[in-house]
Amino acid sequence: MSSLKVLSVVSEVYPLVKTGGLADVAGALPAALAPHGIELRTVIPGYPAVMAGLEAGEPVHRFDHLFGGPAQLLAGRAGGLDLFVIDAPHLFERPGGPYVGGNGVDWPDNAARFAALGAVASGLGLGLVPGFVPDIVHAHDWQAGLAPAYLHYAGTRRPGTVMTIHNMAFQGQFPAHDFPMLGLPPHAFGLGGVEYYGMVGYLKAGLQLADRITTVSPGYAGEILLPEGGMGLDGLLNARSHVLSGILNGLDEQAWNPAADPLIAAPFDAKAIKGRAANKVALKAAFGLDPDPEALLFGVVSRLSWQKGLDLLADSLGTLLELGAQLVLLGSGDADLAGRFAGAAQAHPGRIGVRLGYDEAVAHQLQAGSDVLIVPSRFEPCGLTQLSALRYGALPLVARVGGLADTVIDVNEMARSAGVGTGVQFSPVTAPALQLALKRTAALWRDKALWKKLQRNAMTTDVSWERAARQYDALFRQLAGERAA
Ligand SMILES: Nc1ncnc2c1ncn2[C@@H]1O[C@H](COP(=O)(O)OP(=O)(O)O[C@H]2O[C@H](CO)[C@@H](O)[C@H](O)[C@H]2O)[C@@H](O)[C@H]1O
Repeated sequence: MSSLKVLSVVSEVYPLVKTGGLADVAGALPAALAPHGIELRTVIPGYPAVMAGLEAGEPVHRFDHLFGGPAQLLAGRAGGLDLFVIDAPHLFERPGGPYVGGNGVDWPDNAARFAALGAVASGLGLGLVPGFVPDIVHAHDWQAGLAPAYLHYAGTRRPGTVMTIHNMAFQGQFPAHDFPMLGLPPHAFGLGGVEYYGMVGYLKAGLQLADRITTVSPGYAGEILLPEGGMGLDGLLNARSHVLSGILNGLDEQAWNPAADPLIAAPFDAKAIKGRAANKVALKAAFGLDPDPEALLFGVVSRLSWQKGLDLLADSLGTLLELGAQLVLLGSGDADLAGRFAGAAQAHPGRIGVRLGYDEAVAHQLQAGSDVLIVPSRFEPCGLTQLSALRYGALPLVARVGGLADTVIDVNEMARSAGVGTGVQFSPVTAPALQLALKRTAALWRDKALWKKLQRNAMTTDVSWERAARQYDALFRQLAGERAA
């Protein structure tokens, strides 16, 4: 097995900075790919949390002017990862999130901040640091979308480029007057380049100019070729469908291991599911719910956004309560939705418990203690919470879209006779269809022997990174071979 160098270009990485599943995937890929002889390093902006976590960061390059100020590139380790960190205080040293300020509004200079990420990644691709010249530059989401563009227009020998879509809803579009700042040749501002409906499109640029495009499930790779799923980019994606593929995400099985999870009340595994019960008791107590162990406990761990379809659940709480069930929700995001759930918890104490905010420990406790995890997304490139739910024996109840459809086996009649179901799917993604699914799930819950079987199926599903790692390895090597030839 020959070794291959891959530079991962990303705007968040677990455990240093995380706003969503992107960070989980970027954080898991290096270890998943290492057994394949892939040496992966990640280039990331030097936000305060990254700078604070960096161990023995060595300056490896100085920039006199990096999009408005001096900067340096540091090489070092943090959170178990090999990193290149862009130490550019004028762009990244500020309180708030990686994309938005404390007021929830996008940083006004995001065009420059993530152009810097793309430009530095391109520099690394072209040999800026002689000790690590990548064979492949792997760009994640719009924030990294300019990396393939800079490499494409460099007009010199360059590594292969892969653009991975984790979320099409965010495309990184900026006014045309930002184009000159990018330092790309004038002809790059065109249909075949970075231009997108008269603006600069960072994701569009990556999709247009990368050698390969991937997304995080085969199902979603199909859906984005359709007008409803493509969010304006389906034309481009159809034209490039010969280089598009879907590689299903895995789960970080170390961070999510019910047999040895320090964050939950009691350990358990597929052979000793009984141990789960103590987690349900603890979860209900923490959320102030009635202790009745027979009441079916639904759970949600999610960003509160249109994508995640939780308004459909808010519209279905009457059904959930009529079924005698309970709900625990952990979520952060949209204020209206948060208000609806907080109001429901107030109106139905003991039946509905809500925690607003981002809380890693509660996320684990909720996976370990809920009977069912609801994921009613309108679209879902892959989804990670249903993978944790499978591993923790909370049966996923999911919308039949994207990666949710690819990872949960609906307990229909044939799945039941074959003994292979792991959860419940519903379609179309509407409140009435969700309500039917809640009822169907409650009927399954009454059959204790079946439920136990489904839990065992869920918990023994292969949610590891191994399959994905083999597929990324094959893709990277094929592309590297092409570039070399
Ligand atoms: N309030 C909260 N408190 C604590 N933890 C919380 C939380 N809300 C969410 N999380 C955690 O954040 C992650 C969410 O990941 P997902 O993949 O489900 O969705 P996301 O839309 O962020 O990711 C996008 O990128 C990923 C990665 O490719 C795709 O799987 C996905 O479909 C795509 O939309 C999980 O690790 C979850 O536990």
